Amino acid sequence: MTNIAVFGTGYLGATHAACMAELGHEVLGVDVDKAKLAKLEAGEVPFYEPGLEEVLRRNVDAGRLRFTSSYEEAAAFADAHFIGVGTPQKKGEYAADLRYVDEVVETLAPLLTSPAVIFGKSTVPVGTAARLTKRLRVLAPAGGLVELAWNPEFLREGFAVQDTLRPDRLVLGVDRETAGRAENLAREIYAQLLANEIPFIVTDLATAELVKTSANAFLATKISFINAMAEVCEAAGADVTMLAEAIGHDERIGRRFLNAGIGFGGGCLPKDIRAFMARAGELGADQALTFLREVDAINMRRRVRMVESARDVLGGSLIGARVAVLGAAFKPNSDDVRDSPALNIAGQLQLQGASVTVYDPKAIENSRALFPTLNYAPSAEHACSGADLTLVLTEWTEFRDLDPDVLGNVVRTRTIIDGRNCLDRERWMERGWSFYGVGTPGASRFESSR
Ligand SMILES: NC(=O)c1ccc[n+]([C@@H]2O[C@H](COP(=O)([O-])OP(=O)(O)OC[C@H]3O[C@@H](n4cnc5c(N)ncnc54)[C@H](O)[C@@H]3O)[C@@H](O)[C@H]2O)c1
Ligand SMILES: O=c1ccn([C@@H]2O[C@H](COP(=O)(O)OP(=O)(O)O[C@H]3O[C@H](CO)[C@@H](O)[C@H](O)[C@H]3O)[C@@H](O)[C@H]2O)c(=O)[nH]1
Repeated sequence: MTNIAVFGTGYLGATHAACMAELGHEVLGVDVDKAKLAKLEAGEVPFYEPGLEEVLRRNVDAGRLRFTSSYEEAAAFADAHFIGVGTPQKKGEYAADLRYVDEVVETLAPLLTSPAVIFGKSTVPVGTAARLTKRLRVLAPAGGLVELAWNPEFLREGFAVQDTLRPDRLVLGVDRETAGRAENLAREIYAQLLANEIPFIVTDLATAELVKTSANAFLATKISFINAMAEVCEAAGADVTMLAEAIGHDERIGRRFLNAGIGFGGGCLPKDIRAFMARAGELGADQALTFLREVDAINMRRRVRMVESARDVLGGSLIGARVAVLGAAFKPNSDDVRDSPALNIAGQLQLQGASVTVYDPKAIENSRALFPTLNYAPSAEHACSGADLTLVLTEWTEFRDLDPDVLGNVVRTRTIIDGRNCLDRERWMERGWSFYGVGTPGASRFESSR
């Protein structure tokens, strides 16, 4: 078993730390946020991630998982150091802000006096690992005995534990000159996963970094593709859901990630495609990724379009209208509201004069911190009380299961836009609701009445 330190205990780091302890390793989670550390030490996950609390608590109780803010303690303790800090978009630019990753290396390296491997997990622009390797050579007292490898993470929020313990693949980028120790240590750490025949791809540093950013670029492209089809379906009076179903049967295309709606958000896809474009530009390969500008533009257009649709359904003006927004998280089974399309739409509706009340099963607290001026309700029914229009913007199961009659009794007008095409249209229409989906004939009928 290996002594592991994980730097950054957010969505990625806390999950990785808990899951590595679950595999039997001794793990130390390191963060600069003392409030977060206090919660984790008490076995509490500071965000909502199904199944994580159980794993965390079990391993904290077993003494295999501890937390600290001390880099000295981490340097003395671990043989493998995972970097899982944030790489957000820089303010006013497309590029990734690498200050936190740099901070970890600059603080940790001078403390490494014996052999160690640093595994980068954060999503970084290609070339970052090579640059950090040079810094390590300068900063680490153990010199060449400290190796840097890149081990990108592909977990999805909402499925973080299962994706970490049963990933589709493991990818490891190693420095060609020193290759060997990092790969062997990774094989030890992930031995139980590899025993389950999880594909393990060992490559150079640059390719490993690019595997991550290109995977996210592909996923973003797939979503924008279907949203572009939704636009065409709306114009043509066709049904994008049927279209996705039908093209998805072709195994080369596949049905997954073809859900049209209000587009992608979160702490990954939007900022990662922008950072990818910025980096390609620095490398002189910007032309290769100009299509990602369109992917981004289609995506952002979904949000504007939803606000326009709401305005049109309400007869041309949002001023004074009461709008219930069901869903604030960027996706279901998460409390993450980073770049959430739902919350962004709620904010725009309010700016245009609507009185907006938001309900989300898990993300109210985070939403309030970001958009304090919106109204928040403790249930879907409360949010819809007196509403002229109801919007479903995150496809929580709870919303799929809503009773159209129960909600119909509290709203002022039975009008609903399903921004994620997640509700049973017939069921709602039978109960007297005017129902609009995305990229569906209903939406086109509504479009033509504009
Ligand atoms: N969230 C995901 O699902 C996911 C999946 C795959 C990859 N990633 C990538 O992983 C990275 C982290 O993402 P996240 O969503 O977990 O971010 P996050 O904001 O939830 O967590 C980052 C954590 O790092 C801590 N931190 C900042 N500076 C530090 C320092 N110097 N030392 C120690 N800790 C420090 C912060 O306090 C915070 O707790 C990003 O590069 C992201 O793109 C995220
Ligand atoms: O058909 C779809 C699928 C997703 N989405 C939206 O796309 C966004 C991202 O969804 P998802 O990819 O499931 O969530 P993340 O947790 O952000 O995971 C992505 O970003 C992570 C961070 O890089 C990667 O590790 C994952 O592999 C990658 O899926 C969300 O707003 C979804 O609502 C759609 O609109 N339509």
